[in-house]
Amino acid sequence: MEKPSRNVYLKMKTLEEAAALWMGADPERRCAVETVPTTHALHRTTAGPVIADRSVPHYHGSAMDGIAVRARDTFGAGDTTPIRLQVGKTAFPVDTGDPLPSDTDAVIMIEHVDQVDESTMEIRAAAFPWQHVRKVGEDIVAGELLLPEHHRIRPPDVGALLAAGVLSVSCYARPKVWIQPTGTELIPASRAGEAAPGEIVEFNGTVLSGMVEECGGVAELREIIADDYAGIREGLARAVDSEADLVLINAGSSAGSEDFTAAVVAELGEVLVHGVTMMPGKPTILGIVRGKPVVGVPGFPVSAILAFEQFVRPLLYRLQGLPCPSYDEVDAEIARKTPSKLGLEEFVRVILGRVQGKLIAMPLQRGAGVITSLTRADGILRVPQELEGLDQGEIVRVRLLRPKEQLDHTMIMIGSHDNTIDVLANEIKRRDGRMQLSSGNVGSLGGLMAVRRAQTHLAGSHLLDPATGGYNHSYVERYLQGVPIRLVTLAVRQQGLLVRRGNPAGVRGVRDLARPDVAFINRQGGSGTRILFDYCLRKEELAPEEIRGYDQEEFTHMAIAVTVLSGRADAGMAIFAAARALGLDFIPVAEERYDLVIPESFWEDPKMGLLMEIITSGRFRKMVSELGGYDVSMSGTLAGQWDGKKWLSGK
Ligand SMILES: Nc1nc2c(c(=O)[nH]1)N[C@H]1C(S)=C(S)[C@@H](COP(=O)(O)OP(=O)(O)OC[C@H]3O[C@@H](n4cnc5c(N)ncnc54)[C@H](O)[C@@H]3O)O[C@H]1N2
Ligand code: MOO
Repeated sequence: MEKPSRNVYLKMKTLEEAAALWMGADPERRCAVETVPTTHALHRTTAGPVIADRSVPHYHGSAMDGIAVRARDTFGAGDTTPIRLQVGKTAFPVDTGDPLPSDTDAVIMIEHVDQVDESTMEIRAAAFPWQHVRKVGEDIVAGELLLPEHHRIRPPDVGALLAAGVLSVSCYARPKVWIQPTGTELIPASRAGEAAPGEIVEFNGTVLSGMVEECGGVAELREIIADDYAGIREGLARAVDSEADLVLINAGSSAGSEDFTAAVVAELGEVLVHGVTMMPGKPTILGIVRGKPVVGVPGFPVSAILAFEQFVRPLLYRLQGLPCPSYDEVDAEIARKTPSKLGLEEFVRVILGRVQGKLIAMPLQRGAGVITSLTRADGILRVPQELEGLDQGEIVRVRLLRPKEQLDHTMIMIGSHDNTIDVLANEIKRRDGRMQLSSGNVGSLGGLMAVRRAQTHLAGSHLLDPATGGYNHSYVERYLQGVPIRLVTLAVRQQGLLVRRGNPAGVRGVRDLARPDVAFINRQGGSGTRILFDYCLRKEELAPEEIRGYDQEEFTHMAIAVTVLSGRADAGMAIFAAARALGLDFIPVAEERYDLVIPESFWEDPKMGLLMEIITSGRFRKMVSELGGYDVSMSGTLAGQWDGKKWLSGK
């Protein structure tokens, strides 16, 4: 077959259709059966019924320390009619587990026996037949069913098998999964530290291997193959001819000029599905090649993981004869309007927490390449394909990515992101392993709105009032009428001018930006940094027109740093961390106060107590100082207490 040109997935299937085709292709598909020593059978699945070889116990044994007797020799014993027994004739000392001497049928506990002399025992109660005796077969009778077919073996099961003399078990082999990363741009994870521009570290393979192991399979992660039709075809042929039960080809699944997976599967076998109306995960390929299931897993990491969960996980369980375990779910209120594409079922990663009795789901970044949208998420919700999105406040079903108990120990903090939040999150976890700070970046104003709607435990805000030069107070007055809160300063952070190392343009401050030989790069209108910069200009009595590049905008601190590093601008305003990340020089020009906005209702919560303990600790201050670009002398101080109408303190 000719090297195909671009391939287009013409007939997308819904998740249900795709799953039905995929799982319906061979409902009886199982791994090979192998004999496993019982001592190594934990978590394996039985391939047939397991029958006891021996009875347990296989002899009558004492269940107590005491004396073995014939019950009938003890009949009539009572408080006023004690009976004496002779050691070696009518009484035989036994310990728990000892076989009963022949012709005895009961045991009397040592506590209920009086030793009269060396050879005489006295009892004051009769023993009934088989009292304190573990009889033959009491637990297991030889020939009985110990474990049914398709049973996943747990630790007590291993105990029962060994006790019953079953030394090996017929189990399904663990599914072997061949994982084939493809992509000319990929470099092996072992070289992760050296990736040059255009090179991507291969990590999906390791992620997928971990997921295979979690489902009871054995992953074989292969070396990267370049985007080359013949190479991928050869790789797939080797994979399906190997012992693998299932083949995953990562990337090359979509419509790019070098996306060959679907064409190769079609040439060597049959494509059941190419394109599923899910997002991320849309270009997923499901096929059968030489009798083996093959999945073309999309290249973007979140797409790869979701495609695995939908199609690989159920098959791995089936191969072991097991039902696919369902995920835990909860109902939560979605904190933000969440638009979604009609015709695609979207998987939105969210953080979750209980705020004033309601479970709140706050959507995180949605890009399929954003792996941290999964590492930071507490759950995933699905926007059905027939909807154009979800409205803020709707109740939605969310699949949990953490244990349910965690929800009560999660603090939600949304608003403007700042690096000190990372320090805070780390300290919280260190101090109390059950606790967690889940943070979402929606900007300062977004944080205030979430406080107003009782959708967050606290918010982080650094809103400058250009009229006064003060921080946050006037915004609280404007947006939090009727909502009592406290403002606690987390840190004061420096904003400054980023210039190339050595400051070749000789910029010493905002004044110098008016020099005709200096090119500036600005932040977008509405951003906190832009408001601050305009404020600085006014203080210097400079007009925007005097700044060359004032109308050139970037959207993040890092984008400003990149623009300066590349030489497209000589200076831009951003935080110190952005300068440090790219090795730029930093000229401090202004300080902004970053406050926590804490609803009064949360102030008395023990979680808040822990938070305050951390913020006021020397350790926290030291760690934040070491980040560079922060002043921590105000950390933990009350910047204001607002009762919903007026300031009780702090203004
Ligand atoms: N014109 C169109 N382009 C794309 C479409 C489309 O419909 N039309 N779909 C997009 C969607 S949705 C997805 S998802 C991706 C799927 O891409 P591929 O499966 O073809 O994968 P690549 O393009 O080769 O890689 C995507 C991305 O992922 C990185 N990658 C790949 N393998 C790995 C790995 N093993 N470890 C880490 N990262 C990996 C790769 O470098 C790329 O950055 O296509 C869209 N395009
Ligand atoms: O469907 Mo793709 O998998 O969104 O990124």
